[in-house]
Amino acid sequence: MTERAEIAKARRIVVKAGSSSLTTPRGTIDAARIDALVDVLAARRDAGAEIVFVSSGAIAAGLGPLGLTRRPSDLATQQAAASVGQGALFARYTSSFARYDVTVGQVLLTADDMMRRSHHRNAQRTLAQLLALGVLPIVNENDTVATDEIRFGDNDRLAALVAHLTRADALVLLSDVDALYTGDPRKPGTRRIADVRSPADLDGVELGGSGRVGTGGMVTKVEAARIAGIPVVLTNAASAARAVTGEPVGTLFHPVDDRRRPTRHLWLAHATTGQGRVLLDQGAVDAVVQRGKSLLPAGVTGVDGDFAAGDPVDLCGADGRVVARGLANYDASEIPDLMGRSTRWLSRELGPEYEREIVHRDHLVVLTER
Ligand SMILES: Nc1ncnc2c1ncn2[C@@H]1O[C@H](COP(=O)(O)OP(=O)(O)O)[C@@H](O)[C@H]1O
Ligand SMILES: N[C@@H](CCC(=O)OP(=O)(O)O)C(=O)O
Repeated sequence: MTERAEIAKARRIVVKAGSSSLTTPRGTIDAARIDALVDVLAARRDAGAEIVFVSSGAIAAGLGPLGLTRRPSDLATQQAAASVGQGALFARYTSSFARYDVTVGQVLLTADDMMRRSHHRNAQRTLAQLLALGVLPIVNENDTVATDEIRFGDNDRLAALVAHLTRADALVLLSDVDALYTGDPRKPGTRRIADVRSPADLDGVELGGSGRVGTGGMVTKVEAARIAGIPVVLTNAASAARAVTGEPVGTLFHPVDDRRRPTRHLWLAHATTGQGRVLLDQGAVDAVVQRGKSLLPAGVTGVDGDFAAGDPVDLCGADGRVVARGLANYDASEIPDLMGRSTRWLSRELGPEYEREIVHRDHLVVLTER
Protein backbone atom coordinates (compact mmCIF):
# COMPACT_ATOMS: atom_id res chain seq x y z
CA MET A 1 0.00 0.00 0.00
CA THR A 2 1.40 3.39 -0.91
CA GLU A 3 1.50 5.96 1.85
CA ARG A 4 -1.12 8.07 0.04
CA ALA A 5 -3.51 5.14 0.33
CA GLU A 6 -2.49 4.80 3.96
CA ILE A 7 -3.56 8.40 4.54
CA ALA A 8 -6.91 7.73 2.90
CA LYS A 9 -7.36 4.79 5.28
CA ALA A 10 -5.81 6.41 8.36
CA ARG A 11 -7.88 5.87 11.50
CA ARG A 12 -6.16 8.64 13.42
CA ILE A 13 -4.70 11.77 11.82
CA VAL A 14 -2.86 14.69 13.38
CA VAL A 15 -3.45 17.86 11.36
CA LYS A 16 -1.34 20.93 12.09
CA ALA A 17 -2.12 24.39 10.73
CA GLY A 18 0.40 27.23 10.81
CA SER A 19 -0.33 30.80 11.89
CA SER A 20 -0.48 32.04 8.30
CA SER A 21 -3.41 29.71 7.53
CA LEU A 22 -5.53 30.88 10.46
CA THR A 23 -4.98 34.61 10.87
CA THR A 24 -5.26 37.79 8.83
CA PRO A 25 -2.47 40.28 8.05
CA ARG A 26 -4.26 42.60 10.52
CA GLY A 27 -3.40 40.27 13.40
CA THR A 28 -6.85 38.78 13.97
CA ILE A 29 -8.34 35.34 13.51
CA ASP A 30 -9.41 34.61 9.95
CA ALA A 31 -12.91 33.33 10.67
CA ALA A 32 -13.68 32.31 7.08
CA ARG A 33 -10.50 30.24 6.71
CA ILE A 34 -10.97 28.68 10.13
CA ASP A 35 -14.51 27.67 9.19
CA ALA A 36 -13.30 26.24 5.89
CA LEU A 37 -10.68 24.17 7.70
CA VAL A 38 -13.20 23.02 10.29
CA ASP A 39 -15.44 21.87 7.38
CA VAL A 40 -12.58 19.68 6.16
CA LEU A 41 -11.76 18.22 9.57
CA ALA A 42 -15.42 17.55 10.37
CA ALA A 43 -15.89 15.79 7.01
CA ARG A 44 -12.86 13.55 7.53
CA ARG A 45 -14.10 12.77 11.00
CA ASP A 46 -17.50 11.93 9.59
CA ALA A 47 -15.76 9.56 7.19
CA GLY A 48 -14.45 7.62 10.19
CA ALA A 49 -11.12 9.14 11.25
CA GLU A 50 -10.18 10.48 14.64
CA ILE A 51 -8.64 13.91 14.26
CA VAL A 52 -6.20 15.66 16.56
CA PHE A 53 -5.74 19.25 15.52
CA VAL A 54 -2.57 21.19 16.34
CA SER A 55 -3.30 24.88 15.88
CA SER A 56 -0.74 27.67 15.81
CA GLY A 57 -1.82 31.27 15.51
CA ALA A 58 -2.21 32.38 19.13
CA ILE A 59 0.49 35.06 18.91
CA ALA A 60 -0.57 36.16 15.42
CA ALA A 61 -4.25 36.40 16.46
CA GLY A 62 -3.39 38.45 19.55
CA LEU A 63 -1.56 41.19 17.68
CA GLY A 64 -4.61 43.09 16.37
CA PRO A 65 -6.50 43.19 19.70
CA LEU A 66 -3.34 44.56 21.35
CA GLY A 67 -2.87 47.19 18.65
CA LEU A 68 0.39 45.62 17.45
CA THR A 69 1.21 45.71 13.77
CA ARG A 70 3.88 43.03 13.78
CA ARG A 71 5.11 40.10 15.83
CA PRO A 72 6.94 41.48 18.87
CA SER A 73 10.53 40.38 19.40
CA ASP A 74 10.39 40.22 23.19
CA LEU A 75 9.09 37.10 24.89
CA ALA A 76 6.79 38.86 27.40
CA THR A 77 4.80 40.64 24.67
CA GLN A 78 4.67 37.45 22.58
CA GLN A 79 3.25 35.67 25.61
CA ALA A 80 0.70 38.43 26.24
CA ALA A 81 -0.35 38.27 22.58
CA ALA A 82 -0.61 34.46 22.79
CA SER A 83 -2.81 34.74 25.87
CA VAL A 84 -5.22 37.05 24.04
CA GLY A 85 -5.06 35.21 20.72
CA GLN A 86 -5.44 31.69 22.10
CA GLY A 87 -8.78 32.65 23.68
CA ALA A 88 -10.05 34.15 20.44
CA LEU A 89 -8.92 31.12 18.42
CA PHE A 90 -10.45 28.60 20.76
CA ALA A 91 -13.75 30.47 20.97
CA ARG A 92 -13.94 30.33 17.19
CA TYR A 93 -13.08 26.63 17.05
CA THR A 94 -15.75 25.89 19.65
CA SER A 95 -18.49 27.65 17.72
CA SER A 96 -17.29 26.51 14.33
CA PHE A 97 -17.15 22.81 15.31
CA ALA A 98 -20.52 23.21 17.06
CA ARG A 99 -22.04 23.53 13.57
CA TYR A 100 -21.23 19.82 13.27
CA ASP A 101 -22.09 18.93 16.89
CA VAL A 102 -18.44 18.28 17.54
CA THR A 103 -17.10 19.09 21.00
CA VAL A 104 -13.53 20.36 21.15
CA GLY A 105 -11.04 20.18 24.02
CA GLN A 106 -8.12 22.53 24.50
CA VAL A 107 -4.72 20.96 25.26
CA LEU A 108 -1.82 23.34 25.91
CA LEU A 109 1.60 21.73 26.24
CA THR A 110 5.12 22.94 26.88
CA ALA A 111 8.39 21.42 25.67
CA ASP A 112 9.08 20.69 29.31
CA ASP A 113 5.85 18.67 29.56
CA MET A 114 7.02 16.59 26.64
CA MET A 115 10.38 16.00 28.26
CA ARG A 116 9.13 14.95 31.70
CA ARG A 117 8.03 11.37 31.52
CA SER A 118 5.19 11.81 34.04
CA HIS A 119 3.77 14.89 32.26
CA HIS A 120 4.17 13.12 28.93
CA ARG A 121 2.18 10.15 30.24
CA ASN A 122 -0.51 12.48 31.61
CA ALA A 123 -0.81 14.25 28.27
CA GLN A 124 -0.99 10.86 26.54
CA ARG A 125 -3.76 9.72 28.89
CA THR A 126 -5.75 12.95 28.51
CA LEU A 127 -5.56 12.86 24.73
CA ALA A 128 -6.62 9.21 24.71
CA GLN A 129 -9.55 9.98 26.97
CA LEU A 130 -10.66 12.96 24.89
CA LEU A 131 -10.64 10.76 21.79
CA ALA A 132 -12.47 7.97 23.62
CA LEU A 133 -15.15 10.50 24.59
CA GLY A 134 -15.51 11.62 20.98
CA VAL A 135 -13.96 15.01 21.67
CA LEU A 136 -11.69 16.60 19.06
CA PRO A 137 -8.50 17.76 20.84
CA ILE A 138 -7.02 21.08 19.74
CA VAL A 139 -3.40 21.39 20.81
CA ASN A 140 -1.06 24.37 20.97
CA GLU A 141 2.10 25.19 22.83
CA ASN A 142 1.37 26.76 26.21
CA ASP A 143 3.04 29.98 25.10
CA THR A 144 2.27 31.96 28.23
CA VAL A 145 4.60 29.85 30.38
CA ALA A 146 7.15 28.68 27.80
CA THR A 147 10.59 30.24 28.26
CA ASP A 148 13.07 31.11 25.56
CA GLU A 149 15.41 28.24 26.42
CA ILE A 150 12.83 25.49 26.38
CA ARG A 151 10.31 26.39 23.78
CA PHE A 152 9.08 24.73 20.62
CA GLY A 153 8.53 28.17 19.07
CA ASP A 154 7.10 26.62 15.94
CA ASN A 155 4.46 23.93 16.23
CA ASP A 156 5.88 21.52 13.64
CA ARG A 157 7.94 19.52 16.12
CA LEU A 158 5.10 19.68 18.64
CA ALA A 159 2.80 18.17 15.98
CA ALA A 160 5.25 15.29 15.38
CA LEU A 161 5.44 14.64 19.13
CA VAL A 162 1.63 14.74 19.38
CA ALA A 163 1.56 12.16 16.56
CA HIS A 164 3.79 9.96 18.75
CA LEU A 165 1.65 10.62 21.83
CA THR A 166 -1.53 9.61 20.07
CA ARG A 167 0.02 6.82 17.94
CA ALA A 168 -1.43 8.56 14.88
CA ASP A 169 -1.31 6.91 11.45
CA ALA A 170 -0.58 10.10 9.52
CA LEU A 171 0.44 13.71 10.00
CA VAL A 172 -0.71 16.58 7.77
CA LEU A 173 1.16 19.90 8.01
CA LEU A 174 -0.76 22.84 6.56
CA SER A 175 1.27 25.92 5.72
CA ASP A 176 0.99 28.93 3.42
CA VAL A 177 2.97 27.08 0.78
CA ASP A 178 1.42 24.17 -1.15
CA ALA A 179 4.47 21.88 -0.99
CA LEU A 180 8.17 21.60 -0.36
CA TYR A 181 10.10 23.17 -3.22
CA THR A 182 13.71 22.82 -4.31
CA GLY A 183 14.23 26.31 -2.86
CA ASP A 184 12.19 29.10 -1.32
CA PRO A 185 9.23 29.34 -3.75
CA ARG A 186 9.26 33.13 -3.37
CA LYS A 187 12.32 32.93 -5.62
CA PRO A 188 11.91 32.05 -9.31
CA GLY A 189 12.91 28.70 -10.84
CA THR A 190 12.06 26.39 -7.96
CA ARG A 191 10.30 23.05 -8.45
CA ARG A 192 7.78 21.17 -6.30
CA ILE A 193 9.06 17.99 -4.67
CA ALA A 194 6.19 15.47 -4.68
CA ASP A 195 7.84 12.75 -2.59
CA VAL A 196 10.65 12.57 -0.08
CA ARG A 197 11.61 8.93 0.39
CA SER A 198 15.02 9.29 2.00
CA PRO A 199 17.30 12.02 3.32
CA ALA A 200 19.14 11.88 -0.04
CA ASP A 201 16.04 13.37 -1.71
CA LEU A 202 16.75 16.55 0.24
CA ASP A 203 20.32 16.92 -1.03
CA GLY A 204 20.67 20.36 -2.59
CA VAL A 205 17.20 21.49 -1.43
CA GLU A 206 17.30 24.97 0.10
CA LEU A 207 15.27 24.99 3.27
CA GLY A 208 14.50 28.64 3.88
CA GLY A 209 13.03 30.66 6.70
CA SER A 210 9.44 31.38 7.55
CA GLY A 211 6.84 33.48 5.78
CA ARG A 212 4.85 36.45 7.09
CA VAL A 213 3.86 35.27 10.56
CA GLY A 214 5.15 31.72 10.90
CA THR A 215 8.18 30.48 12.78
CA GLY A 216 10.74 27.96 11.68
CA GLY A 217 10.07 27.87 7.92
CA MET A 218 10.79 24.63 6.08
CA VAL A 219 13.59 23.45 8.35
CA THR A 220 11.21 22.64 11.20
CA LYS A 221 8.72 20.98 8.86
CA VAL A 222 11.35 18.67 7.37
CA GLU A 223 12.60 17.93 10.88
CA ALA A 224 9.03 17.17 12.02
CA ALA A 225 8.59 14.80 9.09
CA ARG A 226 11.83 13.03 10.00
CA ILE A 227 10.91 12.45 13.61
CA ALA A 228 7.22 11.61 13.01
CA GLY A 229 8.00 8.11 11.68
CA ILE A 230 4.63 7.96 9.85
CA PRO A 231 3.53 9.31 6.44
CA VAL A 232 3.57 13.12 6.54
CA VAL A 233 1.93 15.39 3.96
CA LEU A 234 2.96 19.01 3.68
CA THR A 235 0.61 21.31 1.79
CA ASN A 236 -1.45 24.48 2.17
CA ALA A 237 -4.80 24.94 3.87
CA ALA A 238 -6.59 25.27 0.53
CA SER A 239 -5.55 21.69 -0.29
CA ALA A 240 -6.43 20.31 3.16
CA ALA A 241 -9.50 18.35 2.00
CA ARG A 242 -7.46 16.59 -0.68
CA ALA A 243 -4.52 16.01 1.65
CA VAL A 244 -6.52 14.27 4.39
CA THR A 245 -8.21 11.99 1.85
CA GLY A 246 -4.90 10.84 0.39
CA GLU A 247 -4.97 12.69 -2.93
CA PRO A 248 -1.57 13.44 -4.46
CA VAL A 249 -1.20 17.04 -3.32
CA GLY A 250 1.77 18.74 -1.70
CA THR A 251 4.79 16.76 -0.62
CA LEU A 252 4.57 13.30 0.90
CA PHE A 253 7.39 12.40 3.29
CA HIS A 254 7.57 8.61 3.42
CA PRO A 255 8.66 7.10 6.73
CA VAL A 256 12.24 5.89 6.34
CA ASP A 257 11.79 3.02 8.74
CA ASP A 258 8.74 0.74 8.41
CA ARG A 259 8.96 -0.41 12.00
CA ARG A 260 6.82 1.55 14.39
CA ARG A 261 9.00 2.25 17.41
CA PRO A 262 7.50 2.10 20.90
CA THR A 263 6.25 5.46 22.21
CA ARG A 264 8.83 5.29 25.00
CA HIS A 265 11.67 5.14 22.46
CA LEU A 266 10.22 7.95 20.34
CA TRP A 267 9.88 10.01 23.49
CA LEU A 268 13.49 9.42 24.53
CA ALA A 269 14.89 10.08 21.06
CA HIS A 270 12.88 13.17 20.16
CA ALA A 271 11.24 14.78 23.18
CA THR A 272 14.12 14.73 25.63
CA THR A 273 17.54 16.31 25.73
CA GLY A 274 20.43 14.66 27.53
CA GLN A 275 20.92 16.18 30.98
CA GLY A 276 24.53 15.00 30.97
CA ARG A 277 26.92 12.63 29.20
CA VAL A 278 28.21 9.18 30.01
CA LEU A 279 31.35 8.16 28.10
CA LEU A 280 31.65 4.56 26.89
CA ASP A 281 34.59 2.40 25.81
CA GLN A 282 34.36 0.72 22.40
CA GLY A 283 33.17 -2.59 23.83
CA ALA A 284 30.24 -0.85 25.54
CA VAL A 285 29.39 1.11 22.37
CA ASP A 286 29.24 -2.18 20.44
CA ALA A 287 27.16 -3.87 23.14
CA VAL A 288 24.64 -1.02 23.28
CA VAL A 289 24.49 -0.12 19.59
CA GLN A 290 24.97 -3.48 17.82
CA ARG A 291 23.67 -5.95 20.36
CA GLY A 292 20.92 -4.00 22.13
CA LYS A 293 22.45 -4.58 25.57
CA SER A 294 22.13 -2.52 28.73
CA LEU A 295 25.02 -0.23 29.67
CA LEU A 296 26.99 -1.75 32.56
CA PRO A 297 29.43 0.17 34.80
CA ALA A 298 32.35 -1.86 33.38
CA GLY A 299 32.10 -0.09 29.99
CA VAL A 300 31.93 3.46 31.36
CA THR A 301 35.05 5.63 31.20
CA GLY A 302 33.73 9.01 32.31
CA VAL A 303 30.75 11.16 33.18
CA ASP A 304 29.85 14.80 32.57
CA GLY A 305 27.08 16.96 33.98
CA ASP A 306 24.93 16.97 37.05
CA PHE A 307 22.02 14.65 36.33
CA ALA A 308 19.95 12.69 38.82
CA ALA A 309 18.86 9.05 38.62
CA GLY A 310 15.90 8.89 36.22
CA ASP A 311 17.12 11.74 34.01
CA PRO A 312 17.78 11.25 30.28
CA VAL A 313 21.51 11.16 29.52
CA ASP A 314 23.50 10.98 26.28
CA LEU A 315 25.77 7.96 25.87
CA CYS A 316 28.91 8.89 23.94
CA GLY A 317 31.69 6.90 22.26
CA ALA A 318 35.39 7.59 22.77
CA ASP A 319 35.24 10.26 20.02
CA GLY A 320 32.50 12.13 21.93
CA ARG A 321 29.79 11.26 19.38
CA VAL A 322 26.36 10.61 20.91
CA VAL A 323 25.43 6.99 20.13
CA ALA A 324 22.36 6.56 22.34
CA ARG A 325 20.16 8.20 24.94
CA GLY A 326 18.79 6.53 28.03
CA LEU A 327 17.45 7.04 31.51
CA ALA A 328 20.24 6.89 34.07
CA ASN A 329 19.86 4.55 37.03
CA TYR A 330 22.33 6.57 39.13
CA ASP A 331 23.05 10.21 39.96
CA ALA A 332 26.04 11.60 38.03
CA SER A 333 27.99 11.93 41.31
CA GLU A 334 27.73 8.17 42.00
CA ILE A 335 29.13 7.01 38.67
CA PRO A 336 32.90 7.75 39.12
CA ASP A 337 33.06 5.16 41.93
CA LEU A 338 31.32 2.55 39.82
CA MET A 339 32.89 2.94 36.40
CA GLY A 340 35.23 0.26 35.13
CA ARG A 341 33.96 -2.17 37.78
CA SER A 342 32.19 -5.46 37.12
CA THR A 343 28.62 -5.75 38.44
CA ARG A 344 29.72 -8.76 40.47
CA TRP A 345 32.48 -6.73 42.17
CA LEU A 346 30.10 -3.82 42.85
CA SER A 347 27.47 -6.10 44.32
CA ARG A 348 30.01 -7.83 46.57
CA GLU A 349 31.77 -4.65 47.71
CA LEU A 350 28.92 -2.10 47.82
CA GLY A 351 25.77 -4.19 48.16
CA PRO A 352 23.26 -5.90 45.86
CA GLU A 353 21.55 -2.60 44.91
CA TYR A 354 24.73 -1.76 42.93
CA GLU A 355 24.15 -4.71 40.64
CA ARG A 356 21.90 -2.53 38.52
CA GLU A 357 22.96 -1.25 35.11
CA ILE A 358 23.96 2.38 34.45
CA VAL A 359 21.17 2.42 31.83
CA HIS A 360 18.80 -0.50 31.32
CA ARG A 361 18.19 -1.57 27.70
CA ASP A 362 14.41 -0.98 28.09
CA HIS A 363 15.11 2.70 28.75
CA LEU A 364 17.64 3.20 26.02
CA VAL A 365 17.39 4.26 22.39
CA VAL A 366 20.21 4.06 19.83
CA LEU A 367 20.72 7.33 17.95
CA THR A 368 23.48 6.51 15.48
CA GLU A 369 21.08 5.46 12.70
CA ARG A 370 19.83 9.05 12.38
N1 LIG B 1 12.29 24.94 0.06
C1 LIG B 1 11.13 25.55 0.43
N2 LIG B 1 9.95 25.05 0.01
C2 LIG B 1 8.78 25.62 0.40
N3 LIG B 1 8.69 26.72 1.18
C3 LIG B 1 9.83 27.28 1.64
C4 LIG B 1 11.11 26.71 1.29
N4 LIG B 1 12.05 27.45 1.89
C5 LIG B 1 11.41 28.43 2.58
N5 LIG B 1 10.08 28.34 2.46
C6 LIG B 1 9.12 29.26 3.10
O1 LIG B 1 8.58 28.64 4.28
C7 LIG B 1 7.33 29.28 4.56
C8 LIG B 1 6.48 28.41 5.47
O2 LIG B 1 7.03 28.37 6.77
P1 LIG B 1 6.32 29.10 8.01
O3 LIG B 1 6.14 30.54 7.67
O4 LIG B 1 7.07 28.75 9.23
O5 LIG B 1 4.89 28.41 7.95
P2 LIG B 1 3.76 28.07 9.01
O6 LIG B 1 3.29 29.35 9.64
O7 LIG B 1 2.73 27.43 8.15
O8 LIG B 1 4.33 27.10 10.00
C9 LIG B 1 6.73 29.51 3.21
O9 LIG B 1 5.98 30.69 3.19
C10 LIG B 1 7.93 29.61 2.23
O10 LIG B 1 8.09 30.89 1.72
N1 LIG C 1 2.38 28.51 19.61
C1 LIG C 1 2.61 29.60 18.69
C2 LIG C 1 3.13 29.04 17.38
C3 LIG C 1 3.91 30.12 16.67
C4 LIG C 1 4.17 29.87 15.18
O1 LIG C 1 4.46 30.84 14.50
O2 LIG C 1 3.99 28.63 14.69
P1 LIG C 1 3.86 28.27 13.08
O3 LIG C 1 2.90 29.23 12.48
O4 LIG C 1 3.30 26.88 13.12
O5 LIG C 1 5.23 28.32 12.47
C5 LIG C 1 1.32 30.36 18.45
O6 LIG C 1 0.23 29.78 18.58
O7 LIG C 1 1.40 31.55 18.13
